[in-house]
Amino acid sequence: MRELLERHGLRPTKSLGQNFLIDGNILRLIAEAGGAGEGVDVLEVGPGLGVLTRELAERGSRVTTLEKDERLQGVLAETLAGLDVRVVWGDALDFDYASLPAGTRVIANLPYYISTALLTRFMRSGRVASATVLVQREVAERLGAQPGQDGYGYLSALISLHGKAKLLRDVPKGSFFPAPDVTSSVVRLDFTGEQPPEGLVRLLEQALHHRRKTLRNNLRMAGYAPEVLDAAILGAGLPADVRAEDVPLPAMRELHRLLS
Ligand SMILES: C[S@@+](CC[C@H](N)C(=O)[O-])C[C@H]1O[C@@H](n2cnc3c(N)ncnc32)[C@H](O)[C@@H]1O
Repeated sequence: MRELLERHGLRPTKSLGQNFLIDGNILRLIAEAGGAGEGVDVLEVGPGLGVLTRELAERGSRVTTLEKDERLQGVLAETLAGLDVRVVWGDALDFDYASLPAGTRVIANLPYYISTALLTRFMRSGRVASATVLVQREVAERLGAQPGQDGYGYLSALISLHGKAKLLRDVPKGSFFPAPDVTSSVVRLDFTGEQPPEGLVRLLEQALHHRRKTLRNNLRMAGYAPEVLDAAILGAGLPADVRAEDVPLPAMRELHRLLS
């Protein structure tokens, strides 16, 4: 990898989250766990030098990969030569995920500074069947958290509405070049493909926006009238001073119904 970087006159850019995977075992584990294989549509975000991309394509997947850093054009032309890979140059936050084939599997070592924004886009596209990704361990813990547990918040609730998360394993800093500041984890998210009602998603965002506040305060700040809100909280069987991150999803659904 160092030789590749040197030959192409490249240096990893920290602000783009460029921590390249140098552990072949982890690379194969992600490809395997993500379901890469013959005829599978795979989306990767951030090919970097193309090592994971190549692993995915060599397993027979049809790979689309999104890369923002155009300095990597030369190196990717070399590492991906002859493989069935479509590289889309640009910001992954601007990509139209609804244009993906239904059942697409995301397999990626995500740029950490936008990992939660990307995960939200994947699940809300309705086109992504699963996402097997490397993220910061702290994000991985939030993905699988249940109400009342540390780390439970809007992202955890959104995952529960769309499917489920499974933490596969931690990955030490030394598996990357350069080593990142934090430990990483491989997580697999499986999505049902069903889209929850928009109003429920908005309610969760409003309710879980400020952590450690009461549900009532958060929803008051979002503009609900106090008397309507108090009646709905009572009607959903919740204590008046319940904290938003302690409320189970069925009660949130009931609250949404009562407020609609
Ligand atoms: C953690 S590195 C992963 C590189 C490679 N897949 C690997 O595992 O070694 C993240 C990659 O995402 C790219 N990237 C960063 N921000 C991006 C963005 N907004 N849109 C698309 N790609 C981005 C970086 O340039 C880098 O190639």
